[in-house]
Amino acid sequence: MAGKINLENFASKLSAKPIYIELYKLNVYGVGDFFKTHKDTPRSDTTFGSLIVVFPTSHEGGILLLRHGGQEWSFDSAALIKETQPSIAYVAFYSDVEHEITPVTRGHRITLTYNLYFADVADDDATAKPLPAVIPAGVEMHFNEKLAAALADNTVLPSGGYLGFGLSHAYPVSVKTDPSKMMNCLKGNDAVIQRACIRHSLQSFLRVVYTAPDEDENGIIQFYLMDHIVDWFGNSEGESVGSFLVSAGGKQVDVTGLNGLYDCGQVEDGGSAETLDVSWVADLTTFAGIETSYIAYGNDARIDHVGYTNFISR
Ligand SMILES: O=C(O)CCC(=O)C(=O)O
Ligand SMILES: [Fe+2]
Repeated sequence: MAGKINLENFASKLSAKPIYIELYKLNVYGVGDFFKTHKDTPRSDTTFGSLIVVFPTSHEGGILLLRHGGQEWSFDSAALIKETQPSIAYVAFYSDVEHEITPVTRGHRITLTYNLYFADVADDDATAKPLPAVIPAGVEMHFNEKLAAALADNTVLPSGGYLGFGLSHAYPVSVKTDPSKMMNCLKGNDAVIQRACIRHSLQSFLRVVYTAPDEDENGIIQFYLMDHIVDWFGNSEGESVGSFLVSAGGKQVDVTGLNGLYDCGQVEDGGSAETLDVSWVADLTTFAGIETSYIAYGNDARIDHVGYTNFISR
């Protein structure tokens, strides 16, 4: 019996975000071959993941183990292929998912790997639809309800303000990356938040949070919110990190999270920098960037965190 899917019945719309895929390589594993733990290298700002297609050659072992955010999944292509022959197995995952292939114990495991890219990130388009979430629709609905309740409650940010969310995923970043374009490439939970904001007509933006020792060198770390990735080569005058960030448009901000190392309340009043008040809903996360030669921040300890903020006006 044929059934029709009515899109309006789904919280998570099956709206296709244009992507393109690029064949990257062929892997052949014999008995004893494995692939040690790694993350795939993003090829550009628009890379968001990898697709692996496993050929229907009989084998055992060669299990793909995937890890992200403290969780682990296994993908046993050998077992899947055995179930219904002849068949191929395939799996796709985000670029910041760590993975490995356990040793093949019988036969040959042959795979094609593809790079996945967003296709529609036009230079002037910061409003393209976010990627559909790979998370249960129930989670998205729950988040939407909570956000709607917070917005309806006038005791939450009574005179408006900023809500901040630490990102759940890492994204490829270089000094040339424009955070407003990264908005088109949000993944998983990050995209859920973005969709909810669009639904509730909340303005949302990505901001980079930099850390800097304060001017008095008394061990206090200060945080600066920037709308762009800072090019440290611009600091030819040798200014302190804090004043360089302020002169580049940075706003001092307080944060929560970061392993509890830095709690709110460290921002001093009356400083020269304008202080922005952000209510962190999801703690700021350490920006576990994907280290590649493409990424300029790899060895710059100051580019630490990317936060996601939404402005609520009352
Ligand atoms: O062969 C596989 O299943 C995965 C290979 C892989 O992780 C890679 O080529 O980066
Ligand atoms: Fe890989």
